Amino acid sequence: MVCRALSRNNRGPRQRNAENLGGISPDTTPVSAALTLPDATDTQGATLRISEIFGPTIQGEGALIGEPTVFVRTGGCDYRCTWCDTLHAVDARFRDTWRPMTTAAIWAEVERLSGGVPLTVSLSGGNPAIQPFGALIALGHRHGYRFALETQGSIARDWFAALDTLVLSPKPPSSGMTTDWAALDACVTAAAGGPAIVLKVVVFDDADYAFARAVARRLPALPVCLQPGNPTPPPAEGPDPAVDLGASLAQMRWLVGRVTDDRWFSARVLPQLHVLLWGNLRGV
Ligand SMILES: C[S@@+](CC[C@H](N)C(=O)[O-])C[C@H]1O[C@@H](n2cnc3c(N)ncnc32)[C@H](O)[C@@H]1O
Ligand SMILES: Nc1nc2[nH]cc(C(=O)O)c2c(=O)[nH]1
Ligand code: SF4
Ligand SMILES: [Mg+2]
Repeated sequence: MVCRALSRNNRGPRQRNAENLGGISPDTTPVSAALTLPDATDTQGATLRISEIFGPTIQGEGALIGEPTVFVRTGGCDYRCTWCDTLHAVDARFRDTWRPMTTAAIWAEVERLSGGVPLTVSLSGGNPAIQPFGALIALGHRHGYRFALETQGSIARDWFAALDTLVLSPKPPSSGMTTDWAALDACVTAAAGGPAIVLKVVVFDDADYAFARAVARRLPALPVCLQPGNPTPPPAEGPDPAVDLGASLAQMRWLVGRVTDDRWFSARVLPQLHVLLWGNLRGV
């Protein structure tokens, strides 16, 4: 399902698309400087802005669906998707719930939750690419843990190359966001020769579907997962498990029809399994 498609010697310039970090200073090495810095050692003393750490649960989305996983969710995002299901880690109104944590403290919590048994750690957010994760990845690897990162592909980091899986989830028109294709390419380049790179595109409508096809044409070596949009994401204010599952499943049936009608047989259509199991509940 996942592929290690691109070679390390394909490196090029990195770009940032982080003009709006939602009032959050990136407190990390800028990408241009990171080109020359071994992040895993340079960020040992850094703190990361963490919204929540939870698990073990199963990965509910994309290429690693079903895999036991601990989630580390960062606070802050340079995007504001209209349908974001994780606003408590995006909206600056919830900043006071985000804690600065050292790499050592995050690692201690991951070890505690997993009982010291190695598993996949999913770095999500918000946009986890804002935070300096190189040291955590290096530390976890020494203990046999694997790391996946979920990002919209707007900010590239040199530590992407140390990941095991990079999930790039560029945002379709319904999100209200505009994809910076150079930044997305920079993410692929940053990860080249390292992790498996997979695409995960949320689809709500025909325009989103056309966008997903365009992304796949642009990055033909990468496996594509299509994810039906959840039309009833939780409100920003609190964890609300109420979800219109009927609407989500109808969305998925429509998407399966679209893919099969088109004979897009290399794409995989997957639900948000955790939403099917627990609705919009947080921390699962
Ligand atoms: C909350 S985001 C965090 C990581 C990163 N900011 C990103 O968007 O890739 C994790 C995943 O949830 C997806 N997602 C967010 N809201 C959704 C919704 N209402 N329906 C389906 N997927 C959604 C995103 O597209 C992304 O693939
Ligand atoms: N079980 C589960 N799977 C997920 N896959 C992506 C998630 C996310 O919010 O990034 C997520 C999440 O929050 N829970
Ligand atoms: S990029 Fe991800 S976390 Fe940020 S607003 Fe969009 S879905 Fe939410
Ligand atoms: Mg989620």
